[in-house]
Amino acid sequence: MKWSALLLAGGQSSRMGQKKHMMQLEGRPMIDRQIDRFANHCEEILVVANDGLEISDEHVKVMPDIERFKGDGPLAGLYTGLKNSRSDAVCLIACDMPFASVKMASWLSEVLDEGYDAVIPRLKGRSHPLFACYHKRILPIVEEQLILGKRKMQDMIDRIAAREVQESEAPEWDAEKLEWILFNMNTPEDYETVRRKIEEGDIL
Ligand SMILES: Nc1nc2c(ncn2[C@@H]2O[C@H](COP(=O)(O)OP(=O)(O)OP(=O)(O)O)[C@@H](O)[C@H]2O)c(=O)[nH]1
Repeated sequence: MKWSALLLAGGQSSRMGQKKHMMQLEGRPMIDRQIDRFANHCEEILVVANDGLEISDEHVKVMPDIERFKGDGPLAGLYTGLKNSRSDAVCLIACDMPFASVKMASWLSEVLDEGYDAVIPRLKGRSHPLFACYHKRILPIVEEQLILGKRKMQDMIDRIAAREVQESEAPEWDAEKLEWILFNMNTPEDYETVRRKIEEGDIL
């Protein structure tokens, strides 16, 4: 199934103390690095950010959360992206997941093609809805949840035909690699961990 990459770059970054998507990794802002990783591997790239971010690349669409749900968390970003996507499926990618893998996104989209509303990786008993594929048909449910003030991703996921993929199903990644792929950066310590890992050589 054709899919769009939907990069989430809203939020407060309060634990980091600075905008995560603008922090430098490999000599450029994280958001640019994410765009480079996914460019040419998907239908289009959508970035949902609320800080006036501008990206001068005609293949990248940057937009703020839809006004009505502005700042309502990742679910608002998913809503905005799904509404603006030209594909039937999006792969949601939090901008603070520096090792989010294109290959894994493609694999998730293939599983989605089996007829699910969403495909969400699960590792060591924890779901990772911020690196997961979603079908556009869930839009009315996402909207309803936001209207009800139910901002938790999991509450929305409980209402759709979501398929959780277990680590044992992942075709080419062992648990250690998956941990890196699903690693998200929240604090300055996490940032240092990521920088060290990149210096050692990309894991993927
Ligand atoms: N579009 C959009 N993205 C969001 C919003 N809130 C969080 N995100 C994104 O969702 C991902 C996970 O965010 P969190 O780490 O939970 O929240 P955060 O605001 O970035 O950081 P904290 O303030 O430290 O919790 C990140 O990629 C954020 O950029 C929002 O209201 N709108």
